[in-house]
Amino acid sequence: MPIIEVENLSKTYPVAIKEAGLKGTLNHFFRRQYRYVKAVQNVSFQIEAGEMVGFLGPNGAGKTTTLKMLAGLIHPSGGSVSVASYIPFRRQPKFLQKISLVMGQKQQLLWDLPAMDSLRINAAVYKIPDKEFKRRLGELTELLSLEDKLKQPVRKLSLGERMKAELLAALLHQPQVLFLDEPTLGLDVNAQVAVREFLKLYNQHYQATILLTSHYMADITALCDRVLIIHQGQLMYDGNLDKLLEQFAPCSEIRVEFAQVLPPEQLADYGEIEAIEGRKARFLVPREELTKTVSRILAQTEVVDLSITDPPIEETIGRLFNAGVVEEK
Ligand SMILES: Nc1ncnc2c1ncn2[C@@H]1O[C@H](COP(=O)(O)OP(=O)(O)OP(=O)(O)O)[C@@H](O)[C@H]1O
Repeated sequence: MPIIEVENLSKTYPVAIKEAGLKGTLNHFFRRQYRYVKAVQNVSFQIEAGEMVGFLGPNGAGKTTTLKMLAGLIHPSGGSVSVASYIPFRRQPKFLQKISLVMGQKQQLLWDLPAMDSLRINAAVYKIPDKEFKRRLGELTELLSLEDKLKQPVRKLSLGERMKAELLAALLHQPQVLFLDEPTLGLDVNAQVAVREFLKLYNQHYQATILLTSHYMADITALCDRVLIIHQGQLMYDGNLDKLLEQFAPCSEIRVEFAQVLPPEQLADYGEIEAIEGRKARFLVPREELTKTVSRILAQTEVVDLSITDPPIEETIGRLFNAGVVEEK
């Protein structure tokens, strides 16, 4: 049975319209008018226990709103949602024991106090016995390489250390389901890798279910086989990331540095030319012809250097948005 079940989930936010000036202010008080933002529209998906799923979409697509509904922070306008067999917006204590929501741009640790103090508060809130608290703390501190960092005020930690301490605080009660909204936001490359590695270990170690949003595609490719893609509140894709790339990135790019300048007519024979700069050229070649084309180039020309790259995933996803609704269930 899936641990997360979402069916026709929708959220519409009413936004009060306020015009400028005194008349606008008076109208705002006495005849308030609203416009309605359809942030999430009829979204349905299921996630099995232990899965790690990427949740992608451009700014304002509805990712955070969906996560907030899954975590029970906001009430859906329509549809149904169940997480670990609980209805999230009822916020039952047993449900709260099973989940955690971490938002990269918000923090729960108290700024002027050492993280350890906030961790003790969390332990009390979640009624974790002292011995168990120490055991979990030791385990997570080691996994996150946070030794020596928990006793200094949070404001003195680097951004990466703070994010790791936030994760520790969010995981102390050993949630089965983790909702992560941009957990690597603003971190440098090393810290991003550290957080990613930790999430992978945590998922394997505790069989936790993780739904993760990130604008860094490297997070998604490193962690998630499956992605959900949302655009303008609607689910456009639910399936394997590799299949998505095959479908929407049918070409790979070959970059070649030849020993001498070759005529464009000869180069055009190898693929769609993207650019020619002296002895260097870039071509787009359909994936299924890649091996054949590379062999031909190597057999027919003298090559100094050759490399093959896939187009950036962001570009591929942009193509998906232009193509319209695609589903792979
Ligand atoms: N409290 C709110 N009141 C009114 N509108 C809101 C509210 N929260 C979000 N919205 C609107 O709902 C839509 C979806 O927002 P949401 O924050 O869920 O998107 P997102 O995919 O998380 O975006 P981002 O990647 O920028 O964080 C946006 O149009 C946003 O302006």
